[in-house]
Amino acid sequence: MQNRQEEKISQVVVTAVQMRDIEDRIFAAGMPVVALMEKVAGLIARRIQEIPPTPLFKGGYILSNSLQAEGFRVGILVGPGHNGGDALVVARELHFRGYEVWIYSPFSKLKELTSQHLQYAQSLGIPIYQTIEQLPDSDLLIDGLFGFGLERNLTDPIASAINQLNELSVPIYSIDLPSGLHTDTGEVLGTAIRATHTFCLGLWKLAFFQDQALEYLGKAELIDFDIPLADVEAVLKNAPSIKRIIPATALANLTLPRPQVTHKYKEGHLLLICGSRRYAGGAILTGLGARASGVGMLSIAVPESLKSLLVSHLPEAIIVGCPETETGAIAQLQLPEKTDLSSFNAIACGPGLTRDATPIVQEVINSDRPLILDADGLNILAQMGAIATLKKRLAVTVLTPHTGEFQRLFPDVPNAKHDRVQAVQEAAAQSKAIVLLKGARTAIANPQGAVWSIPESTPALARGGSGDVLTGLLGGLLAQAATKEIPVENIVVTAAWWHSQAGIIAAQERTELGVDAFTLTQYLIKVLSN
Ligand SMILES: NC(=O)C1=CN([C@@H]2O[C@H](COP(=O)(O)OP(=O)(O)OC[C@H]3O[C@@H](n4cnc5c(N)ncnc54)[C@H](O)[C@@H]3O)[C@@H](O)[C@H]2O)[C@@H](O)CC1
Ligand SMILES: [K+]
Repeated sequence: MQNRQEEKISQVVVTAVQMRDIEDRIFAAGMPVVALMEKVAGLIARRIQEIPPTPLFKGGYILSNSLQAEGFRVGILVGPGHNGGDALVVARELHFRGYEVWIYSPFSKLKELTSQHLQYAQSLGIPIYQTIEQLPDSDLLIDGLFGFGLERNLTDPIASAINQLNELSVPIYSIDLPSGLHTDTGEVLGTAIRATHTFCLGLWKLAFFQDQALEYLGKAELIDFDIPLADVEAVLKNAPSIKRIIPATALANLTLPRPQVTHKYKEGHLLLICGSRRYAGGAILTGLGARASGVGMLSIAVPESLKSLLVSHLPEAIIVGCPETETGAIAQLQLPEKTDLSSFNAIACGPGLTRDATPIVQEVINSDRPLILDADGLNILAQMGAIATLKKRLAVTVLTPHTGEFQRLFPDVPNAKHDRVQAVQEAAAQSKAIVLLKGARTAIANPQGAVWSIPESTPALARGGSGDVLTGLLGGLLAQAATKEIPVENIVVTAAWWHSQAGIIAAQERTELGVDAFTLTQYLIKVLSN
């Protein structure tokens, strides 16, 4: 069970500079550097002893039992800074717990504290090697080469040593972050350790939310070492916040429980505009995503020829058949009598439209309704010039691009591949929209510069139609929230988290190959009822 301080700490995301500033405040307040290293590395050593045996480990070792630690070989990789110091404290602790420890220390110049720990390890008789060729076999490697102090590209001989270590079929546990990764962008600086598991120390570093870092991080875990919240707040107070979403935050934005006395229009009316003769299924999936949101009323505008198909899949929805172009796209919106766009609490527009549906996208952009644009809605917006068009909008806009759509929308925003977090932040600031950039770690930004990251997902969701489900779900939540004064960015975060969780649960039950978009819609409610 997390206490409140731990829960708050687990949502904070920092850059290397911010981490250094927070650390400096702790030291300035009187915490000795050496004591902090001892505390942090002690926690890591204990976690390593708790690691349950896995098929990766040598036959049947139970690492939590010190008697059976005997004969278990742990190689400790030591760099020149305090990351190396942490690793040496771990080496010492494991040595005393009965593990067969050796040290790889290739640097001749070490920070003083690190050097002292190395000297003590040597006095204990722990073997120390300087070159990669000398290293004995091991069952586990602990990577303490570089932490957040790495600033420049790695070069030989350490770069080729890392490459060779990656080739060994031995699990690697990285301290703080895999050596070689940039702490903020997650970029590989020359080369990097491919960790099986990473113990992120104290606060989550930005790299953990960058797609390009994921294959190096392995399973990521925060080692909380009781950083005072006051120090975190003091350093972050003037910076735009970057938050890691935890279930409690996501769930708090759902309007549950519903009031006892309510009615369908009080629970939001969503208008979905989607589908074409060519992409009929996208409209169904979007509708099913909206259904799972619990929205009070759902209207779906589709080309006339899709109407009966939609009715058969979504009998509860009002299906609005619209005149269509020769190519089977919606030509114009034809709402029922006495209905206009102001009848809806939110509009979601885009899945399956094709690029022939430009007039309808223009019409909803001109409306004063909260609007979600996705898929072809985004491609059409890109053709119009996203930033100039969106700036004129009178109501909130949410954009949900994947990387390709993002680049078409924001060709002048640099670094979409290099630094997704910064890219989404800039796009939101420039367009005044809330931007959700899809990826293995979906990032959401508001125009004020705040960013939220969804820390868990599954590659099972990398399938056609997954995004349509998200658009429907988000639309339904947004329509419900419109009557309840929940900030729109909170709703976007909740929808993205919910969608990922449904994918995760579905993949656990059905494997990563078993989560087609229709199946995904069937798992959405399970996230809440589990
Ligand atoms: N943040 C905290 O509060 C704590 C941090 N600790 C540890 O301290 C680490 C940060 O320590 P440091 O600031 O000493 O930095 P690192 O240990 O990450 O490494 C920096 C060292 O590497 C050298 N270096 C940088 N780039 C290089 C390159 N390309 N090739 C060769 N050498 C290079 C630097 O000159 C410096 O000596 C954290 O990652 C963590 O492991 C813990 O000991 C305790 C608490
Ligand atoms: K490391």
